[in-house]
Amino acid sequence: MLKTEEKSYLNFINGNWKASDSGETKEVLNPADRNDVVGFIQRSTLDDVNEAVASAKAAKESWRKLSGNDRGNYLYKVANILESRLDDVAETLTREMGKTLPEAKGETARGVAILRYYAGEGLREVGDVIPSTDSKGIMYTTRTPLGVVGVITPWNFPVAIPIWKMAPALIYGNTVVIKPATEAAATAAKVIECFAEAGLPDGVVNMVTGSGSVVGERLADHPDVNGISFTGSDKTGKHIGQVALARGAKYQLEMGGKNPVIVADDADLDLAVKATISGGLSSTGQKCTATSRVIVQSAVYDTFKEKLLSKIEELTIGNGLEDGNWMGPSASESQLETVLSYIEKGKEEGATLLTGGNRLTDAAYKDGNFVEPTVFENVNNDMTIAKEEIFGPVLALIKVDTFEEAMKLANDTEYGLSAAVFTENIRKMLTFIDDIEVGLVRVNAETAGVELQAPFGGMKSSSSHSREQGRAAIEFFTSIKTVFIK
Ligand SMILES: NC(=O)C1=CN([C@@H]2O[C@H](COP(=O)(O)OP(=O)(O)OC[C@H]3O[C@@H](n4cnc5c(N)ncnc54)[C@H](OP(=O)(O)O)[C@@H]3O)[C@@H](O)[C@H]2O)C=CC1
Ligand SMILES: O=C(O)CCC(=O)C(=O)O
Repeated sequence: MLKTEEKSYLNFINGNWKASDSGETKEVLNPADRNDVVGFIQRSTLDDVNEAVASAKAAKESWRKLSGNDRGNYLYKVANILESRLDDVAETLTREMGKTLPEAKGETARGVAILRYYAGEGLREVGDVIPSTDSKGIMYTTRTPLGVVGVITPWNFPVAIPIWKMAPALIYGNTVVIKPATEAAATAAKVIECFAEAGLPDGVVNMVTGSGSVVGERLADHPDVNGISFTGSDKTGKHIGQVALARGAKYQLEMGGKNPVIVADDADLDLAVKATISGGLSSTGQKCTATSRVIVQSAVYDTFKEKLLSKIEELTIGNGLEDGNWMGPSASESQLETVLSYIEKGKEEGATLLTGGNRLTDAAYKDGNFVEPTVFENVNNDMTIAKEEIFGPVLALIKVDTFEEAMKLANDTEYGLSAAVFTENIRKMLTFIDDIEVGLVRVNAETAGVELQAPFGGMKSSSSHSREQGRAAIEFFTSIKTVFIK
């Protein structure tokens, strides 16, 4: 088995690696094997955050004044360093939060690609020339960075999400303080090591680890943090939004999903099954874009169900570092408990359990947070498992007679992140594209898996209605200045 070394990870403040003022660390355990200590991270204090923000504030003017090309060159260097360490970063990722090594390598490669995309952004246009009503006037827009940006990230994509927030923040001229999720802070620290070694000026990138309620909260309410970009739960996101709003800071929230797949009566069922499994169960269902509701027309329901269950039988579960395992553990004991409690709720509320539903406890699994891939049927939209984000490998099958009914149920949710339809019928595709209330509309493709050059974000309670990634990121990380010259 591959094994990365156990180590203590420090905070990164003003160009230096340093221990927290608290003198305390937190042990990070492998969710596939609790006897395996991945490392130790700092339990930081308010003073650590204040110091990091002060260093980001001190660095912001000179960073802003660099050309986009110069900032881009730093990002190219970070990308090259991360690429050269891809295996080590990916192994740490798998060991720390459990996703399989191929998934972790894919995510790290995606991080490299995101860095290169935003490095190139340093040479792209930033504004528009707008005709003035004054024939002697010149009017145009330009953009200015927010200043210091606080980045608060979750554990499910500990390489890609920090990078897809930090890279645009930096290229558009902001300085950054990141607080990664405790469950994945060692991986995040390895990413920050790449920024450190690329030689960015001191204070431009800072990382402080520790609990959300101390470090994250201070970042959200610190008067010198000009913008906050967050991904995580609905509850924490809305709280951070309110804290930022109360002091007039800009904020961007990416939160949960309850993403539906519609399988129409003319769908390619093999494709729909493959995409439902990949979208719903890969990464152990721990994606905000994961498929969780599978709405199937009655004409193809039985065939679809049979094919789905037979493919799920073939899935291999185990330590993601070992070859051949398709699905790893839940990322933490508490996440596993959450998933199991939703499964119990499903049973109590009258859904029929078709497969799975249990924690795995045999020898190979007993020291990890493993749960079986789980499928329910006879689910209706009033049940908790059809309403709340589970963040585990749990699918809810919902049978409907008509496509219209499927559309109605798909939209009957407080979330609006991603949705997929499987159909060969152009009219159904167009109805879906037009009427589905989500930010990511997928036709004959799984709900998860976004492309870095395209806007990413949701409607309703899934986001604060802004978009991340692609060129859309410029909208959050800059303010427009409208210039008139005469
Ligand atoms: N949309 C998505 O991609 C994600 C959704 N989730 C959903 O959230 C559920 C719970 O997961 P959880 O990890 O607790 O998610 P959280 O939203 O609590 O955590 C996300 C980030 O926010 C931080 N945080 C927590 N509380 C605060 C606070 N008061 N102020 C500022 N920052 C804070 C966390 O820190 P720390 O945890 O280190 O203390 C972490 O860095 C999951 O079951 C899933 O449903 C979770 C992760 C990602
Ligand atoms: O589906 C993806 O690739 C991205 C998912 C994501 O952003 C998330 O789970 O937070």
